[in-house]
Amino acid sequence: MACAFTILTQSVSHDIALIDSNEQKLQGEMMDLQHGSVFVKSPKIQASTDYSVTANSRVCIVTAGARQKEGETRLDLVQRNTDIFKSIIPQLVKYSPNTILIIVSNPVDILTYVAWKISGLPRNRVIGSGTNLDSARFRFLISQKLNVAARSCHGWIVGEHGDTSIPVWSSVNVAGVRLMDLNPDFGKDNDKEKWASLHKQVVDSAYEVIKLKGYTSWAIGLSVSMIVSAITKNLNTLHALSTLVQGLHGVDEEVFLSVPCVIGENGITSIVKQILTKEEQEKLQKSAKLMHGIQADLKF
Ligand SMILES: NC(=O)C1=CN([C@@H]2O[C@H](COP(=O)(O)OP(=O)(O)OC[C@H]3O[C@@H](n4cnc5c(N)ncnc54)[C@H](O)[C@@H]3O)[C@@H](O)[C@H]2O)C=CC1
Ligand SMILES: CC(=O)C(=O)O
Repeated sequence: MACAFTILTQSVSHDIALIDSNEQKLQGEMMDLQHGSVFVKSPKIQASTDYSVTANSRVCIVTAGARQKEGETRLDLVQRNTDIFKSIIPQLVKYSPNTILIIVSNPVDILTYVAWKISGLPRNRVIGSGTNLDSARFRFLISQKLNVAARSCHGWIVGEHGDTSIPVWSSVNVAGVRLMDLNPDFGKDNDKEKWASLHKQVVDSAYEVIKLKGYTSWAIGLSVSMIVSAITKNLNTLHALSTLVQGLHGVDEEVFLSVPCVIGENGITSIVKQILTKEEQEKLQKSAKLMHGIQADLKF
């Protein structure tokens, strides 16, 4: 609902269709959104448990499924949500064969792989929301430390959306000034300025918000709306998105992880190969092995 609300209020699309297996909740959410129609530009808001309502969608956003309870990791959800994807993905593709799928449900990297396999769509049209959110959280935390707006603080988190995500310390800059050039210990354990704790806070973010309010919503809604806008407006902007990374940075496995991707009307059209340190590459390869091991046990 946070994705839908943001997409409507930011005028990214005025035509949305909601699907859920819980018919009562779905009707309630649809009516609540429709009642706000005079405050947004001529929206068309439909909802149904029947997937025909989604026919010819340019983008399908998948957020269905179980969410973490306090103390659960994203990876704990994998088989439950894979089972749900087995019924959802074929229906979406049946009614919108030219669509671009954006996967948000967790664990997002593995479920993007599952959606890619089940859908039969080309890799450029199956995209995980990935670490676009982690990177946004990182930039917010940098902004708090420097007292500079988050949009003017640049930095990338790549890899798994989750516990093994990787901050690319060399990419952190303000106005092109790399913080690493000012502080040789930047991001390291012995750093007196303790920048590494920001990455720990990013990893802990979802756990903390879930502990406080039960789920996370607004930031992922904003993140997804930006991704959709890049597609519908053919922006060719760069975002940290989950995509097939086999062959990149020494990753051998057929897995999805986040790297900087150029995204427009055809989905992901290219990947920017960052200059990663040996240690960062090894962390990415380790995440890939973790994803691959879990995928091997999945039934779908
Ligand atoms: N990638 C990311 O950054 C984020 C991912 N998430 C993930 O998104 C997922 C949803 O989270 P919430 O919206 O908080 O959960 P929620 O419980 O509010 O919503 C999930 C919805 O999925 C529906 N659903 C379940 N099975 C279905 C099926 N077979 N067909 C259609 N609908 C079905 C449920 O009825 C429910 O309305 C979780 O896996 C969560 O971990 C949430 C926030 C951020
Ligand atoms: C729930 C989740 O994946 C997040 O907010 O990061």
